[in-house]
Amino acid sequence: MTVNSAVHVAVGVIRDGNGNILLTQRAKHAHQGGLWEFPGGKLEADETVIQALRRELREEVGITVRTAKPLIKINHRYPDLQVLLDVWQVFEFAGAATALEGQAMRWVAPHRLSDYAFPAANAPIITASRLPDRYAILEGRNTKQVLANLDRIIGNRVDLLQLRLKTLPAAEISAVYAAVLAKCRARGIQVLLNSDLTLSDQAADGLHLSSRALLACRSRPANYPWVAASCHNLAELRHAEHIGADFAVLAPVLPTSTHPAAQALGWETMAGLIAQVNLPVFALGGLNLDDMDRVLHAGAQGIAGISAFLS
Ligand SMILES: Nc1nc2c([nH]c(=O)n2[C@H]2C[C@H](O)[C@@H](COP(=O)(O)OP(=O)(O)OP(=O)(O)O)O2)c(=O)[nH]1
Ligand SMILES: [Mg+2]
Repeated sequence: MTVNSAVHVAVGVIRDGNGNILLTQRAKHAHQGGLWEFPGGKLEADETVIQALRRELREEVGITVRTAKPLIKINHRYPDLQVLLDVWQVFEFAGAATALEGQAMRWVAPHRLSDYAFPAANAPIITASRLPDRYAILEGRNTKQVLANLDRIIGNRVDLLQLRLKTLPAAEISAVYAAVLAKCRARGIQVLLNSDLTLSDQAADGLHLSSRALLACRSRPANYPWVAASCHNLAELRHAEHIGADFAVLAPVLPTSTHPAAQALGWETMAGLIAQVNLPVFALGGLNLDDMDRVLHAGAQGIAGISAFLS
């Protein structure tokens, strides 16, 4: 079966006011029966994805979609069926969710999603639904600047960041790390450590692999809640997917002053690359928060950046 014959499915990751996500259980005799799913269903002829999403969510759980944004697209081949899951996050809706087809239904906290059995295609959707749309890279030329940058990042409501510190003098790194971690822990911000950082303490929330470190990995580094990777091309994205990284950062999307020699991918190439992997991918390079909608519609998880979160 070719990709062109994939069944196109509109899927909704629906959030309530507390950030819980709506799950329903597939009918016993349906394809992938008995497993839990995000509500949704197949596009009908001449329907757009968003039209199908609205119709399916009305039919299955009785809600009217008000605001929805693309989250991730998954191409998955089951032994008996190839699917393209077109997943949207629904942030606002009217009506109270009701199981209109007699299916079991639950609101579940994102960190409890792994307690449920889903179809095999769903693993990256679950990861994407647990990730924010902003991933800050923390840098600075001295301790004072790193901590000032952290304050600005916090002001931009970021809750996931990578500590890179490539430009910080080595002697200042461990003290800065301790200060950043304390501040982030107090605010529920998760911190990933860049693989080039040498620190004796590794108490952070994850590891961010440079593209060189990524290519040296044969499997996912063990014992990290999050594993992320820097990528610049399809081979690196595929390798990140292959080792089971949770997400990738693809760069540079637009020209940047920090990397003037690097050839920018541009919007179309970026979208084309992201479409070829089942992995949440943040777009990095020359972007700012005003670009968010365009970034999401290009298939990305959101924006990664150094300066994007400093204004
Ligand atoms: N809705 C939904 N479908 C999923 C998920 N994961 C996954 O692999 N699928 C697959 C299972 C099915 O093969 C296909 C979705 O079809 P569906 O059974 O929901 O379609 P539908 O609502 O239009 O149902 P029907 O009219 O065919 O009864 O996508 C998921 O999280 N949600
Ligand atoms: Mg359905």
